[in-house]
Amino acid sequence: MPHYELYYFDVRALAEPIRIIFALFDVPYEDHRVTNEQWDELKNDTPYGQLPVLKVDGFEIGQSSAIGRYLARKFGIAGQTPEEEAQADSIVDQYKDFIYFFRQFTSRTYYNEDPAEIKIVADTVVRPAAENYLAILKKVLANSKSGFLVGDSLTWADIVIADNLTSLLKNGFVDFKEEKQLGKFYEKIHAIPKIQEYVAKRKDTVV
Ligand SMILES: N[C@@H](CCC(=O)N[C@@H](CS)C(=O)NCC(=O)O)C(=O)O
Repeated sequence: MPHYELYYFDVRALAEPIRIIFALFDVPYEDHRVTNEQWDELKNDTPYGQLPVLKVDGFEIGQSSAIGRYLARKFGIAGQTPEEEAQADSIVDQYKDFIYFFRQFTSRTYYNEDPAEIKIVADTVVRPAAENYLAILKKVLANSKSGFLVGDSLTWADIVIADNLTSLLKNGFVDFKEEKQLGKFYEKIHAIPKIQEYVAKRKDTVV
């Protein structure tokens, strides 16, 4: 088994799908939660000056989607065919488009910026983007016979989307009483025993 080391800040955000994949397949790894002080030292030694970074026996990978896709391929949840892989990738790309907007809220929250300004960003930037993004997810789920986003089994896209729904839920950008289909999907992914076990024990954060 390779030696895996994950470097990220002490939040779920971009690294959590990677942590969930490791939990799902019982893969041991070192979960380095980098402090802001440590980051000043580390930044220039990372491939792209950002986190997350995954080290695999010394081999380094930057970019959260590349890491997720790499592990998904290794552990068999990238998609059953090249077409399913492309579908899973495209859903993750759609999520990346959305978090461009969501992060304008989360980064201000992380750095404790003015609550009035955070509210303006939430209402004028995140809510319209979330409406568009959630409509896309609902359309994908409406076309799914299995309840998974792609094909008839779990892919890494389900993990990425379900974990981001946790963040949307915690920050009031989705309400499963209104969005029943999304709630059903969320429950389905979180009912997978290894994921349920991990989520019950993990260090929880608002994003
Ligand atoms: N596209 C990159 C974005 C990575 C990113 O924005 N990382 C942020 C934390 S969420 C970071 O490293 N910020 C510190 C910095 O830029 O100095 C990915 O998906 O991994």
